[in-house]
Amino acid sequence: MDSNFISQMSCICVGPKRAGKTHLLKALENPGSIDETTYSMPTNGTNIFTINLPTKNVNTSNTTQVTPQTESTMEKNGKDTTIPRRKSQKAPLKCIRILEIGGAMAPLWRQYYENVSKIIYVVDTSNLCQISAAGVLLYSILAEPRLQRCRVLLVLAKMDYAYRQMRNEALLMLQISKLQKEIRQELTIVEASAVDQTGLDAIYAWLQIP
Ligand SMILES: Nc1nc2c(ncn2[C@@H]2O[C@H](COP(=O)(O)OP(=O)(O)OP(=O)(O)O)[C@@H](O)[C@H]2O)c(=O)[nH]1
Repeated sequence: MDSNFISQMSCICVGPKRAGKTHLLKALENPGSIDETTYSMPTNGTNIFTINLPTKNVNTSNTTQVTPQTESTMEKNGKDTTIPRRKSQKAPLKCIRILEIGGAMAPLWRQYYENVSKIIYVVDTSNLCQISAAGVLLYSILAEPRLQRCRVLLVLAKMDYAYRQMRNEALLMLQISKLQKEIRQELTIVEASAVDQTGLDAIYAWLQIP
């Protein structure tokens, strides 16, 4: 096993159909690759994403700066936006592989729960019809005995949309306070957008937690 890989597929990404999983993981894999015109085909199966995690720079003022560690990223205008490694960065590049399981596969998600330590659950905050059902689906995942020791990241996705639900409204519709009283897992909530890259740093930081 490559020692630079934090884990081999112990992290899965699930969520309802068209919630924004593929878009989000593509954005994490290759920041800047997603904009308003990008389209992702529905995943009728699984996708594997290899995400390079940022290296942490701890400066003398005791603050932690997270720098996206990308391969050479070419913007549409052809300009190279690679962020150069700073000389002070000595930590080796860490990667994590994430298994995305399509929303259409929901009845089969449980087949992938073995040896999972982290779950990313993506909810579309712009889809009023789906959001309450997404809460019920999340509860059914977290009740799964094999997932009791998992860390869970709830991603409130598509936050760039003007007509999205705001964080508190979305959490209310998902019944998160009720859910948190009943579950054992540690739940982290992040607002994100694959398009304007909101929340990506917070997700990188969560992925780095052992
Ligand atoms: N504006 C905006 N649109 C998004 C964002 N994420 C996803 N979308 C749109 O939503 C569509 C569906 O996103 P996907 O990432 O394919 O959704 P998914 O959860 O992988 O869907 P399944 O494959 O059905 O499980 C995309 O084609 C985009 O049009 C986002 O952050 N902002």
